[in-house]
Amino acid sequence: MHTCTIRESFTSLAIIGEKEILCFLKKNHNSQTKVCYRQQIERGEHYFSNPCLCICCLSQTLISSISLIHNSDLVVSPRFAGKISPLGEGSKKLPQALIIGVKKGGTRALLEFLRVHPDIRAVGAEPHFFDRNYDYGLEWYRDLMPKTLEGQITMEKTPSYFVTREAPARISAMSRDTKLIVVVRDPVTRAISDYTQTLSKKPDIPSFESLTFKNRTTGLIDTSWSAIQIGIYAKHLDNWLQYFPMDQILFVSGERLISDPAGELGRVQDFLGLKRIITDKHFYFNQTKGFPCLKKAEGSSKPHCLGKTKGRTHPNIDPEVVQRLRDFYRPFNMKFYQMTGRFFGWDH
Ligand SMILES: Nc1ncnc2c1ncn2[C@@H]1O[C@H](COP(=O)(O)OS(=O)(=O)O)[C@@H](OP(=O)(O)O)[C@H]1O
Repeated sequence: MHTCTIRESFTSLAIIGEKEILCFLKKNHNSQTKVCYRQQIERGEHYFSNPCLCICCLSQTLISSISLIHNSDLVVSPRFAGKISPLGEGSKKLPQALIIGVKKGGTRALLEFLRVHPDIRAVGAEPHFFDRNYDYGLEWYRDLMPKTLEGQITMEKTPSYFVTREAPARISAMSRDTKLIVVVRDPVTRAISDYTQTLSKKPDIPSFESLTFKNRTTGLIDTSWSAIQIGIYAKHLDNWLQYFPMDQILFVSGERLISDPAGELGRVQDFLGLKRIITDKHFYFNQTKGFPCLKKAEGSSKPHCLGKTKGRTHPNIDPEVVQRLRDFYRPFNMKFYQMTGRFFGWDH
């Protein structure tokens, strides 16, 4: 943390990729000197509540891409995005492939693993363009992208796209050829993972068990609770199939991404039309973390595991409630296996 001078008044939050420096500008600031928060963050993760952007901290050499806004009272400043001229060769292109979901499916792991591939360039943070930031327009969106050379694929991941009604039409309007990737995970564990994340930010929320039911006595599940709603994959997929053919959507198993990352990455590379460069040689299983990690992260020679927010310990949930949820999801899962032609094995 250090002090510096703000030259302009912005109400925004920006994540700078690659070197992973996050700076904010204080809303309604009235002094010329502000504190600048500099922090190493996990790629794309940004749990900051103190809005103070310090533009003078942004050394040009550290800037490669700017993305994102999460906090509802903060908005991306298009003025800011336009001011940054990223270094490097090539030109910024709209993404040709997107990881559209699902929340807590393993989307960060997939993107971090894919970034190892020399023909993939990806935005670190989640741009939320096709849900929250669509009004900024495609030029704003393109400006968030890293520069790419001929033959390289531009990507981003925003897991909420999968459950956003408007997203398929909007993505199709950008390009009907966009390749879509969905990391899916057992909807019951996904829901618990989702709840665990909310709990880590708001420890006072009701129990998982009480949020699950509209009425615990009748056993009626509250399908309006987003943690439950997101896992009805067949229903969301229907919406995508109105705009995209099935062969333009790849489903990655969140479970296999953990048990056999190289196998799933092989399928993804094939789907993207890339040479299979990411193989089992790139991974090792980190016993402490309990997950596969990269032997070398992109642009580094050091081993890299995902951060503390990935692979959280889940609270124990009443087994009866878990069973009730399994029963609830079973028909939707069956439909989803049928639609995708892949058996994910969640009900076994
Ligand atoms: N290699 C590796 N390392 C760490 N974590 C891994 C990995 N592969 C998959 N996962 C699982 O990813 C889950 C988080 O999913 P997402 O990254 O999609 O979450 S988010 O929607 O972006 O918040 C996260 O969920 P939780 O275990 O509930 O924290 C992990 O189980």
